Amino acid sequence: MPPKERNIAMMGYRSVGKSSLSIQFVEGQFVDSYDPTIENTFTKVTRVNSQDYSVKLVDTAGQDEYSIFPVQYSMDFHGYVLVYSITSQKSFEVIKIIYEKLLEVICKKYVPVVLVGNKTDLHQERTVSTAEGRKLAESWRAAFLETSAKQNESVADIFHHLLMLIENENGNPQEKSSCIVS
Ligand SMILES: Nc1nc2c(ncn2[C@@H]2O[C@H](COP(=O)(O)OP(=O)(O)OP(=O)(O)O)[C@@H](O)[C@H]2O)c(=O)[nH]1
Repeated sequence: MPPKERNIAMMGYRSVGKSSLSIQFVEGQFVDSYDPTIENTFTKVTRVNSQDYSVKLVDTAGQDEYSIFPVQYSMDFHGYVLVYSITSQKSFEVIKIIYEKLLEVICKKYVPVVLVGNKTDLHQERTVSTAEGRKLAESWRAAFLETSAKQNESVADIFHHLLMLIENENGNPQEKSSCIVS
């Protein structure tokens, strides 16, 4: 069977580890330096349940509560990885706002999402509990994972979970929406 093509966007507040998770998944390494992203695209073929997927992973620039949702990420994407850091309450608040804006822009009540609490290796600095993260994901009907890009903890699981959620949606990418009110 040929690989199925899947477009996935990584979104979240600045410095939560979107690039580090992408690089860990695609290249299997952790680079301990901080270089703010404008936009990067990665591709990787991965196999889940005997099916190959060609994943196009778009690592977006960090967003904050004031950012307008970048409209280019609202169409032709099959699913989203929404990342916060377990050491940053601010990043947890921002991810809620990003999710609300995403739903608004795509005009749908449901979109395949994995909510990710990254940086679990920094457990002494934790300010967002696992229960809080799980509760938020449940309210979105999203999958939830806590990860460490640094220690390669549960990183591949993010993408495998998301590919499964997309499969349940029959792999329909988000279509261009006509209900944006400007
Ligand atoms: N300890 C620890 N540090 C991490 C982890 N993931 C990322 N970092 C660090 O956090 C900083 C930001 O990581 P990035 O991957 O650049 O974060 P980003 O979300 O892509 O940042 P923007 O491009 O600004 O949006 C870097 O110094 C990383 O090394 C992790 O799991 N554990």
